[in-house]
Amino acid sequence: MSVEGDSVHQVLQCKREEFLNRVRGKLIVSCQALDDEPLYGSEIMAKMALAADQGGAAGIRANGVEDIAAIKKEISLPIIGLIKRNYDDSEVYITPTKKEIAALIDVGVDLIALDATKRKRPNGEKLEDLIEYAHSRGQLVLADISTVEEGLNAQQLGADIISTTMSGYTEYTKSKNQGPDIELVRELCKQSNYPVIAEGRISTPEEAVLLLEIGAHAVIVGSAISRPKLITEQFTKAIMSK
Ligand SMILES: CC(=O)N[C@H](C=O)[C@@H](O)[C@H](O)[C@H](O)COP(=O)(O)O
Repeated sequence: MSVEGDSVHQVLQCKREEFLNRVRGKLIVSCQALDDEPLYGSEIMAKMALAADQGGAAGIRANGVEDIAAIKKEISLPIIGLIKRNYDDSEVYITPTKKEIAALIDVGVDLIALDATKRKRPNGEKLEDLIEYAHSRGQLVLADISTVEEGLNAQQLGADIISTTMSGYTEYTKSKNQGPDIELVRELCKQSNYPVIAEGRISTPEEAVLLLEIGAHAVIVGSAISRPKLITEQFTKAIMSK
């Protein structure tokens, strides 16, 4: 490694340690609303992040440069940033290409979340190249995976942290769409020496505690906190089926 490469590596290591220390054993809240959701809008997401901050969250996961910029004005928690974008030639939609990575670097986030599943990416881009690109610009990468194999692969390719975000959302894990994927978290913690974040369909405080107890470094909760329409539906469905 060149002297320059060496110092980028050291900076990344420091940033990674700092992030991991801030969120260890804690809750990160995903504050996201897409343009077809009632709470869509960066001002609203900034207030959502403020509420999460006041409630004791240790970090925020957010989508899109407008939301991220607004959230950064409101609070100073570490931010995991992503950009959801659909391309015609791929099913990958979480920070799919270099273009979205560059936009996230420009707005400034602590960690870039990107799809690290084995699915083909848009424009034939490769996961390893995207990780390398982010690193070369001093940026950490959170690998959103759906299986143990993908987690280990992302680790090998140099991703900094792994999150179980995509379990239940890839064709080959679709059957696992009820509640958090506890087995995936358990296996990844056992097989990798990497920090694993538990994410996806965590809907109670008890589930969050359990996932931390089995080894997750932190938990990310989205819908159960920041999507009141879905939360309302759960109540109304339960009441209607009585
Ligand atoms: C699969 C996918 O696109 N997940 C997205 C990732 O950024 C978000 O829509 C989720 O809300 C987030 O992962 C948190 O999960 P949950 O909302 O289940 O607590």
